[in-house]
Amino acid sequence: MIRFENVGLRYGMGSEILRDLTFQIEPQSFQFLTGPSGAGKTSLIRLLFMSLRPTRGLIKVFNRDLSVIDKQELPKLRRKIGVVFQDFRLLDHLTTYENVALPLRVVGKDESEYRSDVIDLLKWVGLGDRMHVLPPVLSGGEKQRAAIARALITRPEVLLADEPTGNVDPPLARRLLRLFIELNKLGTSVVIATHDIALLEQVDARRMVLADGRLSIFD
Ligand SMILES: Nc1ncnc2c1ncn2[C@@H]1O[C@H](COP(=O)(O)OP(=O)(O)OP(=O)(O)O)[C@@H](O)[C@H]1O
Repeated sequence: MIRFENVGLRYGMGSEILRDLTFQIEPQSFQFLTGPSGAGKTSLIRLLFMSLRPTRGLIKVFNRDLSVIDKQELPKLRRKIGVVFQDFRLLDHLTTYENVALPLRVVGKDESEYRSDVIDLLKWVGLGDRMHVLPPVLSGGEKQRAAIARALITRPEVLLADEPTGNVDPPLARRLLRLFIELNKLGTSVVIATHDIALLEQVDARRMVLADGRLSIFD
């Protein structure tokens, strides 16, 4: 569903930080993306989310070649992808509930259609009692869970998560990992960028390892 062929990325005039990346994210697959700090995990997540363009190479997302795609079409394609950024990107003037409901609101859904789904998901991620507060008063871990809930509420075909357990304690990290596994069983492809060795050891999943700009894949 996402295909990279000989993709390279450089920022400005610098040297390439990603080189000759060739891989596919298959439907219903589960993979970790790992590698040392600065190896380019976040950059690769941004390429997968189409918020960054490669310097060279081919990227096909849901069978569409990104180099020829009209800019106006990107939001529609992105709606099939849920993303959890490292910096959460919650809107501070909306409550936790409203942040999670936002992707449904922007596509014109009526609150009566989604209210109970949003509440259930918030409870699942342990934010049942934080629904009506604004993000600035949430802890780092709570913000992270709100960002995860927002990424999941649309039941995306692909979930991209950048260090989704970076701000939570180990029991909650295991719970979130179970949530990702459940989601994967329901059909979503999952890509989790992480340094967290303990997390990696809990699932026998494909590992995509970035080092020195190159990607090695261990199935
Ligand atoms: N917008 C940017 N402009 C210039 N250089 C950038 C930009 N974003 C990232 N870089 C550089 O690209 C390299 C890869 O960064 P990236 O954030 O993708 O790595 P990472 O593996 O996610 O790191 P970490 O695990 O520390 O979050 C780094 O050397 C970084 O300084």
